[in-house]
Amino acid sequence: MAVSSEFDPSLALSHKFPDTSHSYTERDAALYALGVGACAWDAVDSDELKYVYHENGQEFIKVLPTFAALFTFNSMPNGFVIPGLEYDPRLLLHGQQYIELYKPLPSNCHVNHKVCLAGLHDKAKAAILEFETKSYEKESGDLLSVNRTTVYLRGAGGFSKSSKPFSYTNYPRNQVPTVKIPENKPFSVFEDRTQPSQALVYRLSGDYNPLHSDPMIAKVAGFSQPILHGLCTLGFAVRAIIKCICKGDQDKIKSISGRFLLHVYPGETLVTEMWLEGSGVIYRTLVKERKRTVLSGYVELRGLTSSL
Ligand SMILES: CCCCCCC[C@@H](O)CC(=O)SCCNC(=O)CCNC(=O)[C@H](O)C(C)(C)COP(=O)(O)OP(=O)(O)OC[C@H]1O[C@@H](n2cnc3c(N)ncnc32)[C@H](O)[C@@H]1OP(=O)(O)O
Repeated sequence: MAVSSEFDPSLALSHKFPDTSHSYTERDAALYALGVGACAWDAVDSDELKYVYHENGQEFIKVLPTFAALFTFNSMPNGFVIPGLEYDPRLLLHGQQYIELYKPLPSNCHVNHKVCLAGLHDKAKAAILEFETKSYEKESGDLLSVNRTTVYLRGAGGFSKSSKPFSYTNYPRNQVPTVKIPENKPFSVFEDRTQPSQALVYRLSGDYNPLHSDPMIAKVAGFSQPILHGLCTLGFAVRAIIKCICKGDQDKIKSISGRFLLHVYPGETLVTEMWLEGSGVIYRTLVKERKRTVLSGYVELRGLTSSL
C-alpha cells in the first residue's frame, strides 16, 4: 500500500532533538568489523585480526574508523521520526555519508551525542534530509566524530514552492562533493567479495531496516531482493584503503566522504579503485558482476606521504 508524504519544512527544521547517549563494547566493534568483511578470506595471518581479537598480547581490539558512522543511528533511538515529515520509509535510501574522526575510537566507550536536522532539500522527485551528529567520549568530554548523513526519500519531493533549499544557512554544504574520478590508472585496486549473508550480519550492528532483510519490502522498494546497507559498502571501501594505502593503520583515516550511486546485492564482488590526491585518496567502488559504480568519494589521511 502506498504511503503518501506530507512535509512541513519549518516544523521539521525547528525540531530540537534531545541529546542522547549510548555505550558500546569490544563485542560491538568486533561484530561490526565482521559485518564489513574483515578477516573474511585470510583470517589467520590477516592484518585485520586486530579488529576482532586481542592478538600478540595487545590489551584491546582496534576499532575501524567507519564504526563511527553507526553513531547516527545510536543518536536517534526512535529512528528518523521527525515532526512535520511524513514519508514512506520503505522508499528511503542512504544517499551520502561524511565522517570526521578526531581521535582513534576506543574499544569500549560511553558516548554522548548531539544531533540536528541540518538540511532539507526539495528535489521534486525526492526529498533529501541531512543529519549532523556530534559524538563525544563521556569520560574525557573529547569530540570523537562528526557525521553528516544524507537520506534520499524517493517520491517525497514537491513540498516546496520555491527552488531554494530549505536548510540552515550556516550548514556547510558540499561536504560530500561529487568527486572527479581521474582518467589515469588507479594507484591501487582491491577486490573483495561480499557474502550472500553480508546484510544479515551487518544489520546486527544496529541498522535493522527491513530493506536489507525482507524480500517483500525489498520488492516494494523496487529491488529484486534485499540490498546491502550503504554503510556496509562504505566499510568495505575504507577497509580497502586502510589495507592498500595506510599499510593497515586504521588511525591514519582523518575524514571519509562517500556518495552511494547504486545499490549492491549481498554476494556481489566489490572492486575498489584508489588514486592519491592531495592529502588523501579519491576512490570508487564498482560491482564486478554488473560492471557498475556503486560508491565514490574521498578519504583524507593523516601523514600520507610518510606512509608510502
Ligand atoms: C547512519 C544513518 C544512515 C541513514 C539511513 C540509511 C538507512 C539504510 O538502511 C538505507 C540504505 O543503506 S539504502 C542502500 C544504500 N544506498 C543506495 O543503494 C542508493 C544508491 N543510489 C541510488 O540508487 C541513486 O543514486 C539515487 C536513487 C539515490 C538517486 O538517483 P536519481 O533519482 O536518478 O537521482 P538524480 O536524478 O541523479 O539526482 C536528483 C537529485 O538528487 C541528487 N542526488 C542524486 N544522488 C544522490 C545521492 N546518492 N545522495 C545525495 N543526493 C543525490 C542529485 O545531485 C540531484 O540534485 P540536483 O538536481 O540538485 O543536482
